[in-house]
Amino acid sequence: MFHLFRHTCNLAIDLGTANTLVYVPDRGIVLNEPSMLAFDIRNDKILAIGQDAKTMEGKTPPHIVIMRPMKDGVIADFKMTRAMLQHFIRKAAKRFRFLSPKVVIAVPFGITDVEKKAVRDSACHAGASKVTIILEPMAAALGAGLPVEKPIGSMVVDIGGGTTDVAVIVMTEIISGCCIRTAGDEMDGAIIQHVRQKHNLLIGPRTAEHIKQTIGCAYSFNGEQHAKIRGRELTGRRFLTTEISSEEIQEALTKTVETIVEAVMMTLENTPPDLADDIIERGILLTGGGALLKNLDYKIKEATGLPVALSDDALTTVAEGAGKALTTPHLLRKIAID
Ligand SMILES: Nc1ncnc2c1ncn2[C@@H]1O[C@H](COP(=O)(O)OP(=O)(O)OP(=O)(O)O)[C@@H](O)[C@H]1O
Repeated sequence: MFHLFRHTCNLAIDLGTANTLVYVPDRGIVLNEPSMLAFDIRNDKILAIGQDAKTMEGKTPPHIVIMRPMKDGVIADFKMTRAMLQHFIRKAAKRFRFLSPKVVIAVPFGITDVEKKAVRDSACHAGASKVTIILEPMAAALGAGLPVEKPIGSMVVDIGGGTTDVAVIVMTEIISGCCIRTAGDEMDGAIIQHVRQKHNLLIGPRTAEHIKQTIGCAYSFNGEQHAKIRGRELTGRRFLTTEISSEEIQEALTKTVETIVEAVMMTLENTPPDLADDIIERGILLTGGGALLKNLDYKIKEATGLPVALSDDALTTVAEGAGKALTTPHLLRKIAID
């Protein structure tokens, strides 16, 4: 009777630089793991992928390297990206005993043709019978329920780990937009830099990300918050604990926030007037994990003078949208990229 449970089913994947999510129709998101690998350079071997690799971050001996193969929104390491994608596809497919799934993959807006081919080949190698590639901002718009097929302009700002994609969409086309390599990772880098310079302390990306998510903000309304941080003295050998304030973090993140705001402003400037009119009326939708930085929506609202809304579940909107595309063939045909 085993064969009764084996059937061809399809998967939608949000291949993000920070997190990879896999969506299965009728089941929802079945896998959500960091886009990370642990690699042993002594014997050229992958030791762990996804969450298992993340738990090792910052805690490995020198010969084990924790890698983000899609750092900065581009495929920095083709071989590792392929291994990671194959692992996630096989993990999701095995869980549900799928045979040769059809796969829809959402990739960053700025992806090159060579990278697209690498993504396609990797998925085929992992057993996919057909691979369709769509762009993350289009998937985000779909996931958030924006009227992408209608002659109504919608604006999406997807702030991930490596990239921020800004797009104005109408009738399933991206009319104007840009992709910048400024997003959550850069915020973490700015925090590391700040703690180094102002507190003479060395902290890792894990600590920086934690600070960003707990007391980080783009604008402060209601008083300062504080957090304790531990790190190694830059000029010395001691491990110290110190306190850091939300105001300091806000200051450290100013440049990153301004760059994101500038990308939004630039896209608005390049948007045809009639579509701009729709956006003035309907506002801007923020999505992606980076959009969860406190009061970033306020900063964008302040700069543009437009209504700004944060999507309901910013970290899963792209995967949900890719899933919607997977289950709506006529729509998928329109938004698929070569
Ligand atoms: N509460 C939070 N506050 C601030 N940042 C957050 C929060 N939660 C998650 N993030 C950040 O969101 C980023 C990951 O977002 P997401 O998973 O949408 O990216 P991704 O899709 O993998 O990346 P990309 O779109 O660049 O391919 C990380 O930088 C993470 O630190």
